[in-house]
Amino acid sequence: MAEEELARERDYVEGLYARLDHLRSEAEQELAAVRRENVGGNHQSRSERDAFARAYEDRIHQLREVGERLAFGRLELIDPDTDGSRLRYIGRIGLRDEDLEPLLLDWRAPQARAFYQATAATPLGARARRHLTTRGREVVRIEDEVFDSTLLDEEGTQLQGEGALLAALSAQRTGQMHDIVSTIQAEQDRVIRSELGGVLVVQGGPGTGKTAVALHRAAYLLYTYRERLGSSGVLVVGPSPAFLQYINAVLPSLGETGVVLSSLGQLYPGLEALEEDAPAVAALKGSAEMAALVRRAVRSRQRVPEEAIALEINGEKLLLQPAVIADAMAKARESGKPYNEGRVQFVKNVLAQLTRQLADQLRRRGSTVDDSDLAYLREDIRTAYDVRVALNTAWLPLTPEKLVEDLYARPQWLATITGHWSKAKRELLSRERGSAFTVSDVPLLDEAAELLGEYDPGNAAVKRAEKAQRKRDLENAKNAIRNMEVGGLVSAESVVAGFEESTVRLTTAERAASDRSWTYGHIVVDEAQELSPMQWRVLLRKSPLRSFTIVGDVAQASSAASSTSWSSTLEPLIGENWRLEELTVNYRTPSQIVDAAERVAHASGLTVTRSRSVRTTEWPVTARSSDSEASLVADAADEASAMAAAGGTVAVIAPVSLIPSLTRVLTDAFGSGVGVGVAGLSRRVALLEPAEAKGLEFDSVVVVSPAGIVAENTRGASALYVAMTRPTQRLALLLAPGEEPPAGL
Ligand SMILES: Nc1ncnc2c1ncn2[C@@H]1O[C@H](COP(=O)(O)OP(=O)(O)OP(=O)(O)O)[C@@H](O)[C@H]1O
Repeated sequence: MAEEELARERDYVEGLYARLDHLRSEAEQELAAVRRENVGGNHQSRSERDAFARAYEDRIHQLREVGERLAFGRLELIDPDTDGSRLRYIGRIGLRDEDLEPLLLDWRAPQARAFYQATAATPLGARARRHLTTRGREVVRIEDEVFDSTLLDEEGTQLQGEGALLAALSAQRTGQMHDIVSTIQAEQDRVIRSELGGVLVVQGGPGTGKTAVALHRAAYLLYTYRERLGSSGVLVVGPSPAFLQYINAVLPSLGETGVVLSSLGQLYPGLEALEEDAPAVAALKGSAEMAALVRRAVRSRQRVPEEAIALEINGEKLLLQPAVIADAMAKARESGKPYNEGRVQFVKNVLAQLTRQLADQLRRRGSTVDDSDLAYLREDIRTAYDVRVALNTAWLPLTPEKLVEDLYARPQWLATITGHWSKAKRELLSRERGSAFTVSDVPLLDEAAELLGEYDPGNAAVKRAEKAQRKRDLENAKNAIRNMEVGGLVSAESVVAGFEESTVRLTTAERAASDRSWTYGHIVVDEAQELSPMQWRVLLRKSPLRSFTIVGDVAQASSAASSTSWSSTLEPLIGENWRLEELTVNYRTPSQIVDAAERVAHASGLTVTRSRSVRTTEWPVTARSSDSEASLVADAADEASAMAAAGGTVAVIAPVSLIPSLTRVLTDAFGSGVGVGVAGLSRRVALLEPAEAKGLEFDSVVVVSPAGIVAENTRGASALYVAMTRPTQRLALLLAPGEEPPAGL
């Protein structure tokens, strides 16, 4: 019977692949036909043809990419009319036969929901669920669950497709995260399919799939709200470049390439900040009071002189009175425009006043000055050296970089705008001119850019006009698509990309990533507990509609600027307008390691979100001491070698102070097989500081000197908790000479 069923599924899946191959060759032929068409017609029809060609290319690419695991599930649905059964297959993409009957449902389609969420208690119209495990194109295993209420499990919770899930969880890691479409669990699916609007916070302990869920949610939202999000884009923010490298294959493997991935250091276009400030400096720069400081800094760059300024214009002498400047400033500010754009108005106001003054002066001396002369006078005044100096002294055009750099490098000016700040506090900001901007400078630059506006206000107008034109083009393209009845094959964005004359055709994602003022349709924030109030302000500006998925674990917060509770973080920013979902099952870490990590966390007073681990492995958590400082690093290398020999990826997580000596010893042992920091993700052995390990996972982990990690980090207990919860199989602790094992172990 089981063999017959297996054979039946093999046939079905073979049929699906045949259909996939057929569709691909059909798309290839269409593409060839479009390319063959004579290049004629007007610019727009040529562009449309280009856009279709690109759409076919994308479709071919998508059909080729599907490759493995095209189909992974089957639902047996109760037919309400006959009480018989209907079968629905679930896969990575949707496929229909020639008569447009569904052969395979996209995992994100509404009808696929029961595959992930049905239980014996709430079968959602399903009689049974089947998981298909495939190798290449062949089904090698099937696993059935029947929704029979007499078989309800006692806790009311159960794992779906346990065999397939455990196989996925025990597989060796590669340094890159994979998609989990075939084994998404019910509590995760609820989060993934939660509605688009509003702020959704997903809290869960380490390994509960927060990152996986956040990325699948991005793919789900793009599928379900394709039209809305296609033109505004989705932004995924992660803590570091290493983390982005770890997750960057997931969305493309789900067929989604239109998402902007950004680390916190990359949120200001044109800057790739990698350096971190010292914890106290980062905490100050991240605090909400910096927003007010930047505002005061900008304001203080508008200065009314105390005395009248003597000007010489083509030999004529004029006095520029402080009151004229003050009045021109007040009128310019009334417009509410950003600083640099307001300056244009200010200059106009002053020039108008000086022109009147000069004309009166000339008339008093008997010259006739009529209206046609005024324009010449104004031009003389505008280009006069004295006038330019006076205008710049009163209101200098500023870039965000110059403003922020001045804050750090001009202590006397800083003192004038920081009021009650102590000298020690001001000194935290002090830095030499020309130093590289850090990750915590990014929100200050963005804040400054928001207040300053475009440095070249003429450019701002051009950009606004371009944006308006693009919006009109998108509307036209949508209408064209509707008229031509090719919806689903080609997107309005790709048609619009075809309209553009420029040789560089940017996708929505590329456009969004290079435009600081871009507002996204949805923002996903991972490891969100790490964000400072200033970083939140940047993200809120990028989503005026407040459509967010925020995932994280407050117990893993590591920096002084990060949050310890969601309500204290979010309430000052968005009030109570957010909803919370919790994930409770740990899919990464075996139970003996979870228990050890939670005991150590509790013993140090850290409140952690308890999670239930789905598996155990045979390796106990070990802790051994080294005899001397020198042998500590050598022992770490031995431990890493033993783990690497057992197969899979290995991470050595150590206090920052030990990284140089460990680098030497590990390089001797593994040569190019070891990588420090981000580089380690693609090697057999990665050597990481605790902060770099955030969000990552490895088959085996060696934690060197837990006490050193606690001592060196601002939130030491959290840093150790993060380090101990990275492994999927084995954990070893190495203690420095004289170091006690962590309390609670
Ligand atoms: N339903 C699932 N099926 C298969 N694998 C899963 C599932 N859920 C999570 N995983 C796997 O569990 C591991 C941990 O997931 P993830 O990194 O998303 O957890 P996290 O909650 O973000 O952890 P942390 O807080 O430590 O960053 C990953 O390897 C992920 O692929």
